This record gives sequence, C-alpha cells and structure tokens, in this order.
Amino acid sequence: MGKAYLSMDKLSVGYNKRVLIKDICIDIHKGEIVTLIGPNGAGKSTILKSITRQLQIIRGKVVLDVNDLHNTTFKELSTKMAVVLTDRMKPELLTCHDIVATGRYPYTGRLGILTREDEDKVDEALAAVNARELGTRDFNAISDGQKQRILLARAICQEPEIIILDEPTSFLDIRYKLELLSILRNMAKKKGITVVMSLHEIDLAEKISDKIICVNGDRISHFGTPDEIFREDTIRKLYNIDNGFFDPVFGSIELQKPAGKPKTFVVSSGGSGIKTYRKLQKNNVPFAAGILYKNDIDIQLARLLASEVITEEPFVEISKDTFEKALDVMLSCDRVIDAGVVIGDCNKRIGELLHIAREKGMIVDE
Ligand SMILES: Nc1ncnc2c1ncn2[C@@H]1O[C@H](COP(=O)(O)OP(=O)(O)OP(=O)(O)O)[C@@H](O)[C@H]1O
Repeated sequence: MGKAYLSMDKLSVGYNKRVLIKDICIDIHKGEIVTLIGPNGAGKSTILKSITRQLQIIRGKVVLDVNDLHNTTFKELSTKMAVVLTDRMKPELLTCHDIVATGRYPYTGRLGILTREDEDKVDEALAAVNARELGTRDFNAISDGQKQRILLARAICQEPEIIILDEPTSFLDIRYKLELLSILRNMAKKKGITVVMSLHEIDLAEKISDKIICVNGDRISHFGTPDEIFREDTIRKLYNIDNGFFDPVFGSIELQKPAGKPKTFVVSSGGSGIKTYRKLQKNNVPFAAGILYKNDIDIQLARLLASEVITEEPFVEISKDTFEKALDVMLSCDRVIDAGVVIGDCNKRIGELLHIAREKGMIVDE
C-alpha cells in the first residue's frame, strides 16, 4: 500500500500530561474508512480529539499528508480536515444555514462573505443530508439527530480531504443512520476523502469500515480489517461480554441462552427455525435443536441460543448415529416444534423423527 495520509507515530494521548493510551502506531490511507470501536470510557474520543488538535498530544506525533499536525496552521488544517463533534456546539442565534455556511469560511475572505458558489455548496450540502427544510431554523431549537445531520452538512461543504466524526450515528434513527453511512461511503469511495470515526454500533462498523481500531482503555488492542477483528473472542474480550454473545456471521449481539435442561425440541431447516428460537429465547425456554446440517443457516443462531444442537455433515444422508442421538435428546423433551423442514432423500431420518414425535403426541404449535 502507498504512503499513509494520516499517521499516528508512537502517539501517546491523555489529559493533564497523564497518558491514557500510549504508543499508538497507525497508518490510515487516502479514501479509507477507519472506525474506532471499544467500550465506554475506552479512549475513542480522546484519540479523536488528539488527532484534531483539540487536545494536546503528550508524546509522539500525528502526520497529516506530509506535515506534522502541530506545525500546520489552523487555516491550513481547516481546508484539509472537517471535524464533526456534536456535543460542544452551543452557538448563539445561528440558523442551521449559518452553521452549514461556516464550513465555507476556510474559502471565504476575512469577512466571511459567501459567493454565489459558496451559497450553492451550502444548499447542496443541506440537500445531501435531507435537511433543506431546516435551513432557517435556530440550530439550538432542533433535535439532536437533526443537529448531527446539520453538522455533517457543514463538514460536506467544507470539502475536506479527511473527515473526523465522533459517534456520528448516536442520535440518528435507522433511516438516517443508513443515510449518513452511505454519504460517508460515497465521500470516501467516490471522492477519495478519508473518514475516521468512532461508532458504538459494531454491526454498522463492520459493514462500512475498511479498517477497525479497537480501543481498550490503555492501549489499542487490535488494528485490522473487519474480517480480522469481528471474531467472537476478540469482541467478547474488547467489551468484556459475559452475559451474551457476539455473532460474527451476522455482526449481531445475542442475549444469553436460557439456562436449564431443554424440554423443547425444535426441528427446522433453511432459516425456518430462527423465529421459533427467538420466541423461545424471549420466553426464557431452554431448547434443543436438530438435526441441522452444518451448512444450514439455522445453525448460526442455534449454536448461540440452543442448549444442545444435533448436527450432521453437509450433503450426506443423516447417519444412524446422528439419528439415534437426536432421538435420545428429543425423547428427553416434553414437546417438539416442527418449524418447517422439507424432507428429501438425504434427510429422510428427520421425517422419521417427526413421525415418532407425532405418534407420541409430542408435536405442539409454537
Ligand atoms: N477532560 C477530561 N479530563 C480528564 N479525563 C477525561 C476527560 N475527558 C475524558 N476523560 C477520561 O478519559 C477516559 C477516556 O474517555 P473518552 O471520552 O476518550 O472515552 P470514549 O471511548 O470516547 O467513551 P464513550 O464511548 O463513553 O464516549 C475516560 O476514563 C474519561 O473519564
């Protein structure tokens, strides 16, 4: 890979000369989307504040393009870097249009008078975040989610080379979260703008980021691609999760499985079990699941939520051993839920299992 656009070189950051995170060595390239994840208080904002010159660096340096960040003038910095931090903006009597227009100040004269072209860019930026109708509203009198969109518009019309955002999705509803992330993706992939942000939604971080930085209190515990980072044990350790699971296949969080010996047996395949598993989980009913082929989609959730899963190798006829194991478990239960399975040659023993359950009157509706 070519030269980095933003480099953190043996960087130590913290407050009042007390180091919080030390020896950060990270290279970020042009057009990359890099996301900081980690638990509350881990130091994500501290790093973002340090690379945007809002917090003095304790040791090491940050190089932006080819310049040491601390030798860059604020004027130069403002043509290269846009910063979106929602919490510190409390402007007096400014409309949303005024706020967005401040994004053009690096390009206007001393008096900040906007040209026709600047005005067009403000309009375009407001339109890009679907906030044209907010233009004349007082910035202090709009919702937090609306503020987030206005601040993104300001960053867009600043036409930066890099945009730094601290939890930009935290106040947004699902539609605007997706919209914001797709705006960022377009900025990165179509215009080559580098994006560095922190996110709490790790499922979104996984989907949008080229690289992930795991911030863990006193250090960066991992830096790599989403494929390298989003593994169950890495996420579990990072967030110290002991009351649930991270599912790396879907990037989702699952609550702990219901405790106790399973009294319900679920037969399903090809996704038909997912609704049933979730319902049993919500009602705190421990269950067993099977017989599932190891490449069946149901297995991804069953392995997290079921007390026991009886599996078979893909594309083979279900063996006598597997059948007997499933039968044992099924007969130790009180009831069987048939969530839907198509019986063919390979899996005809599931048909036998269901036949026995039916004969014994064990089949119940969900
Ligand atoms: N101004 C400050 N002075 C001293 N310590 C601070 C200051 N701001 C934050 N801290 C401390 O620095 C640590 C890291 O905080 P930081 O805000 O960077 O975490 P974060 O990962 O962004 O957390 P969150 O996800 O909760 O926003 C925390 O222990 C916090 O209490």
